[in-house]
Amino acid sequence: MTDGAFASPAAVEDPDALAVTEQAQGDLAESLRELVDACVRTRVDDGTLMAVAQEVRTLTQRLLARAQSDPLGIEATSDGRLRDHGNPMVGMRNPIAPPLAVTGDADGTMSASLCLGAAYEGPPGCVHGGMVAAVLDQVVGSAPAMIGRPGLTAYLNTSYRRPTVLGTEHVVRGWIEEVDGWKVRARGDIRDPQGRVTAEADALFVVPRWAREHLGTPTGDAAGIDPADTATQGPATS
Ligand SMILES: CCCCCCCC(=O)SCCNC(=O)CCNC(=O)[C@H](O)C(C)(C)COP(=O)(O)OP(=O)(O)OC[C@H]1O[C@@H](n2cnc3c(N)ncnc32)[C@H](O)[C@@H]1OP(=O)(O)O
Repeated sequence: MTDGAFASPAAVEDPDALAVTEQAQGDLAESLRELVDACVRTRVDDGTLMAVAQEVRTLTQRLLARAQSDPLGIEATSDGRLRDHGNPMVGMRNPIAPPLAVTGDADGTMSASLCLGAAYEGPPGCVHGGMVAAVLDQVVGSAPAMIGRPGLTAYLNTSYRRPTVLGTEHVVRGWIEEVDGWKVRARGDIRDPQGRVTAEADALFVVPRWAREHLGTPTGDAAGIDPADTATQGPATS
């Protein structure tokens, strides 16, 4: 099982110290997820709401005492992989990320479990449709990444078959349908505990022209591609 993250081209300087920092970053994000959930569901009195809002602003200032102005992008992590910790679906540092833990099977099928709370409500008791599409985008998109073709979503056609219920464990899957050079068509679905499809997606991921020359030699998990398998071989950069 792997999450398909590419290996970092440069060695991580002090992985042990970085692991401690990551633990603290992850813990902060997790505590904020709990705060967001509490913010949505609380029924405390107005005075308490105002007092807590003031306390939260104070905490925000503490964090901004030292902060970068740019978004996070992709960073090397303590395990020597490249990860996007700010990603709103999988980002360990992002409190609005569920976060999804996407893993790949030997056959290339990517999967993640999904159980969302009140902060993601669309129709009463159900996950917002935009969130459903975003989850599918991420999990289905990780299948091309797994074979060294981390493309951007050119299209994502989502069909909503039945409500995706809040507070219920679902399974999200993504797999490749067809590889055409730098274009990968992939599909995926979300299933409820009874195995019923709640939503499914058909998507195209395209490695942008500007990125192709950097992906000529995939590293990390992507290096597991069989060079003889022409279906997963990118064409010459054009
Ligand atoms: C682990 C990682 C998981 C990641 C999952 C999440 C991914 C995301 O959410 S990405 C964010 C959302 N997507 C975007 O912002 C993408 C915006 N669009 C773009 O950047 C570009 O249009 C992009 C990259 C799709 C293609 O641009 P570019 O690299 O210049 O190539 P371009 O020449 O236009 O197209 C390349 C090929 O794709 C085809 N193509 C492009 N768009 C489409 C489309 N919408 N439908 C069908 N085919 C398309 C073209 O026809 C062309 O085909 P061919 O090579 O056979 O002639």
